[in-house]
Amino acid sequence: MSNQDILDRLAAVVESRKPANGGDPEKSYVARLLHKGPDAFLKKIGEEATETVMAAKDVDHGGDKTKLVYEVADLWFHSMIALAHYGLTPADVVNELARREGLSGLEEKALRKVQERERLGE
Ligand SMILES: N=c1c2ncn([C@@H]3O[C@H](COP(=O)(O)OP(=O)(O)OP(=O)(O)O)[C@@H](O)[C@H]3O)c2ncn1[C@@H]1O[C@H](COP(=O)(O)O)[C@@H](O)[C@H]1O
Repeated sequence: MSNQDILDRLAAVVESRKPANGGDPEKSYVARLLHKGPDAFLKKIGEEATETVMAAKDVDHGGDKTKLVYEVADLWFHSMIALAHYGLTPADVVNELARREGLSGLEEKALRKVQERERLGE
């Protein structure tokens, strides 16, 4: 099995853990979070984002880069639970990144400001 497909495979597992699909909170971490509802997994996303920042700052001070990989994996994983809850898939995110491909963040920001000024009739 290729690692390329892991997001899709994981998304399928997360989907199977939804209460409507018989996910058992006693046996599955994902089912437990989905059963508890948005506050539970959104809180985890906040925690993992903070831990990602802390791990990156540790790398700046000579720390282990592996820790940063672990924290980003936790962040992606918990974000996938949120995506599934809201009826979205990793493909939606990948497609959005593909849509943005080649469009500089600076150009996009400038374009957004022009559009905002037009909207306000300036
Ligand atoms: N990729 C993951 C994965 N990454 C992280 N985690 C869990 O996410 C939690 C991360 O929380 P923390 O690091 O804050 O650790 P903690 O103190 O144990 O967490 P809390 O008690 O605060 O919830 C840990 O319990 C990890 O085991 C994951 N749990 C599951 N998966 C995948 O999801 C699949 C389904 O899992 P189950 O639903 O549990 O069968 C698994 O087969 C894996 O592929």
